[in-house]
Amino acid sequence: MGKKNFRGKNRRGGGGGRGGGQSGGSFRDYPVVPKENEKLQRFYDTLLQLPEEENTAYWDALKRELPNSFRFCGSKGHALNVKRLLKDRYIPEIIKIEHQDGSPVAPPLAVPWYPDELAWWMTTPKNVIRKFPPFAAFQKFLVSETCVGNISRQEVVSMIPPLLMDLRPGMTVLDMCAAPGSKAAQLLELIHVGEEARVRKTLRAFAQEDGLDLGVETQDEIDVDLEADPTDAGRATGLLIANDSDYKRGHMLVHQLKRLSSANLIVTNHDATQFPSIKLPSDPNSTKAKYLKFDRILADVPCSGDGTVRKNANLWKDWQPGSALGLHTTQIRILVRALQLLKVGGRVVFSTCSMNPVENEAVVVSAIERCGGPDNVEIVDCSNKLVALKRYPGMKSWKIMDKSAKIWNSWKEVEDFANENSEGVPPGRVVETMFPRLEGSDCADLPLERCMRVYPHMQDTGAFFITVLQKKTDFRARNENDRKPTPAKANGVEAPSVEKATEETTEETTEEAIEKPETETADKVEAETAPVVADTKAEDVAMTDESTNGNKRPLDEEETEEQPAKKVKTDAEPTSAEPASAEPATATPVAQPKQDGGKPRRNGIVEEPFKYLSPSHPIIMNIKEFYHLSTRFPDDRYMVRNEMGEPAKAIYYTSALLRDILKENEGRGIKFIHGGVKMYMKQDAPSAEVCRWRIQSEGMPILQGYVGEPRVIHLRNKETFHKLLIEMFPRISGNEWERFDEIGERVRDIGMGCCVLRVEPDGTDPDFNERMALPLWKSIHSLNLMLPKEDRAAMLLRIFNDTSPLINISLHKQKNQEKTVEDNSTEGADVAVEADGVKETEEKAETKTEEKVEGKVEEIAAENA
Ligand SMILES: C[S@@+](CC[C@H](N)C(=O)[O-])C[C@H]1O[C@@H](n2cnc3c(N)ncnc32)[C@H](O)[C@@H]1O
Repeated sequence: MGKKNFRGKNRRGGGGGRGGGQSGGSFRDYPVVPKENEKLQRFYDTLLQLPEEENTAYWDALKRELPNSFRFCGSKGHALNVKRLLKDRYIPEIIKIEHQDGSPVAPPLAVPWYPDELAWWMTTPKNVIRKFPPFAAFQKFLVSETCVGNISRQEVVSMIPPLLMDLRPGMTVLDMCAAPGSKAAQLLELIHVGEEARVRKTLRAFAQEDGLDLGVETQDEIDVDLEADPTDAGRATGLLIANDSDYKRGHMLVHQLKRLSSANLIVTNHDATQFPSIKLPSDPNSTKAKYLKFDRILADVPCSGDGTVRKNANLWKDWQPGSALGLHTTQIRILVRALQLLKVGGRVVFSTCSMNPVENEAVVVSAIERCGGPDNVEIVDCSNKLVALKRYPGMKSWKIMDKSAKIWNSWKEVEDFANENSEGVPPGRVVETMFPRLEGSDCADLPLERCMRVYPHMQDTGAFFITVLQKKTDFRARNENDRKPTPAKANGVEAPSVEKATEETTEETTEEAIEKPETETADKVEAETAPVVADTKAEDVAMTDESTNGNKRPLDEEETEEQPAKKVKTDAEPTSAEPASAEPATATPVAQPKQDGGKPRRNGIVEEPFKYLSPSHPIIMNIKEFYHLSTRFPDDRYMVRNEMGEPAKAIYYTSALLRDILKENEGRGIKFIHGGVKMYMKQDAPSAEVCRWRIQSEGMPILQGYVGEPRVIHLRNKETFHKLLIEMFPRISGNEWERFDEIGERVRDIGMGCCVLRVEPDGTDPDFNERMALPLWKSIHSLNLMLPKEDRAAMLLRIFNDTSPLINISLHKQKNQEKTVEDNSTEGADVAVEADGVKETEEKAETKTEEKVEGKVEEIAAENA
C-alpha cells in the first residue's frame, strides 16, 4: 500500500509527534476555549514554584490537547492477543499516513511504565482518527474492541493507582468511588490473573477420570502457579466491591464491569464516608458477629479535577478555588472510612486528579491524624514501583487559596486575620486541617515526600496525585469534631490515646439515628468530568441498630469498628449536618425501604433481591443432567434475582464468598445493585428432552471446562468458524451439515439444544490462535452461535479482518417467502425456520438490548477518554 495522507478539502494538517513538540490544536474543528485563568495560574505558580523553564513547560503542556490513550483489557492472554493486532495489522498502516507537510503521522506508542505494553497513547486527536479515511480501519478496530470491552479508552494517569495496589488473586478489595469504572476494571482483572490456566490445570488432573477432552496443554497452564489462589480448584476466590454514591453512575459501572464476566464482583451504592460494614457468616464455634475487612482499598475520591483541564477545556473558565475547599472534609471522611475498613497490613491507595494540596497532602495528613498517627498508618515508599513513571514528591509545606482567591500561608495567619476582622470567623471554607501541621505535632513529620505528584509536562499526561497507605495496627478513629490541638510530644506531654477516647464513648447509648454528613460532594466538580450527584434521599438516612445487646464489645480483629455508632459526648458536639460519630454506619446499617413486597425501591427503580437456589432444585438437577456437568462444579452458588426465589428468566452464578455475603447481609439495608454472572437463560425448546436453560456467553468461561463431552463440539478449522460467525442461522438439514467440514457430522448427530462450541486452533495462525468456548444452539434445521451481534462482528474483524455484514439466512428466507406468498398467493410456505429452536424474535430482542447499551458504551468511553 502506498503512502496515504489526509491532505484534501476536509483536512487541516499539522500535529503529530509526542511530547513537547506537538503543534496542538491544528486538527481542531470545535470552538476554542481561551486557555487562561488568572486565579488558577497565580495559585499554582505560587504553590509549585517550578524553575522558570519548567514552569513554562508545565503551562504549555496544560494548554495542549491530551494524547489519545487506551488500554487493552480482559484476561491477560486475550488482551495480549488484541494488542498484537494493533502492532502487526494497524501500526504498519498508520505509519504510512502523512501530514500536510509530508511528515509521517506519529503512530501509537506503548506507555513505558505499563506492564506488558498493555497501555498505549498517540498524539493524533480523536476527531482526526474518527473522520479521516486513512484512519478508517484503525478507527473501526478501536470502536469494535471498545464496544466488546477489549479496549478501555482511559487516560494514562488514571491507570496508575491500580498498579500501585500490589493486588494479588485471592484478595478482598473495595473501590469506594468507582464509577464509571475504568480503575475498577483494572482491579477486577488483577483479581482474576491466572484463573483460566489454573482451572484448566486443575481440571486436567481429573480429565481422564471425568472423560473430558481439554485439548493440548498450553504454555500458560504449564507456567501457572496453583498456589496463587489455591482454595477453589483454581477459580478466583477474591472479591471486588465497586461502590459509588450515585445510583445512575453505579449502573454505568455495572455495564462497564459486566463484560469481565466476574463471579467475584459486587456493585454497591453507598456514600463512601459511611460505607457499611459487610457481615460474614460467623464461625461455627463463636457467637460473635464477623465482618469483612479488606486487603486493598482504592479511594479515588471526588475532587475539583483541576488536573484534567487538558481534556475538560471548560475548566479554564469554570475553575474556582472554592471547589477544592468544599471537598476537603468529604475526602478526609472517605479516607478515614477506608482505613477503618482495612485489614491490618492492608493498603489504601488514595488518589485525585487535582494538584491542590487541600485535596491531597492535607487529606492524607488529616486522615492519618484521625486514625492515631504514623504508629497506626504509614505512607508507603513507592520509589521502586513503576520506576519509568516520572513524578514529583508530595509537598511538605503549602499554601491555601480561599474562595475569594486570597492566598494564606498558615492557619495562624487565618486565625489572626479572623480575630482582627471578623470576630474569629475564618474566611469562607478555610479550616485548620487544610494546612501543614505545626512543628512538634504528631503528624508534623510524616514522610509526605512519599506521596506522588504527576504533572502534565513530565510525560505529556493529565495531572494526578497518588498516595499508598498501609495500616499497621487496629485503631479507633478520632472524632472529626475533636478539634483539641494535639499536644506536642516535644513538650513531654502525651497525646490522648485515640483508642481510649473512643472506648469511653462506647459506654454511651446503644441505639442512635445517625445523621447524614454534609453532602458537599453534590455540587462540586469531580474528577473525570462527570458531575457528582450524591444520592442522599431521606429514606437512606434512617438507621437501625441491629447490633448485639448494647454491651461494650472488645476491640478485636473480628469486631473492630463494628459497634453501633455511639453518640459521642464531647465538648465538640457534632452539628446536625455531621455524623454523630467518627465511625458512622459501622454496625448500623441503612434501613432499606421496603415496598412492593419487600423490594428496595430507589428513585423509582426496584432492586431485585438475590436468592440462592438449592442444589436439589429440579431445574438445577435438569441442567446438571442435560449438560453432563462434572460433579466438581459447585452447584450451591446458583442464584436468581426475584422475590420468589424461583428461576424465571436467568440463573446467575457467584463465587462462594459472594454467596456468603449476599445471603448474610439480606435485609441489612446494604444497597447491592449487582452481583453474579448470568450463567443460564431461559429459552423456548423444541421438545421436553431439551433443557430450556441455555448457557449464556457471559457464564461460559466459568462453566465450559465442566460440561461433559456429550454436549461439546470441538472446532479446529478457521473457515468453519467463519461460517458460524457470519451466518446467523446456518441450515444443517438435508445435506447442508456437510458444509461444516470437521464439525459437520457432529452437528448433525448431537442432540438439540444448547451445547458448547470449543474453538481449539492448532496455534499456527497468529490471527486464529486463541482458545474459546461459545454457546451454540442446535435446532432441527439450523445452528446458531448465541452471541451478541457486536461480539460476532468484533471476532470477524479480529480473526478474519472481515467487516462484511452478518448474513441472517432465516430473515432473508422469510422475506423471500413472504414475497413469494404475496406474489403467488401460495399457501403453506415453510416460513417457520425459527420455530425449531432459537427464535429470530429472541435474537432480535438480544440485539436490541445490546444496541441500547451501545449508547452507554459510548458514554462511558467518552467519559474515560
Ligand atoms: C473520580 S470519580 C471516580 C472515577 C473512577 N474511580 C474511575 O476510575 O472510573 C469519583 C466518583 O465518586 C463518586 N462519589 C462522589 N461522592 C461520593 C461519596 N461520598 N461516596 C462514594 N462515591 C462518591 C462520584 O459519583 C464519581 O463517580
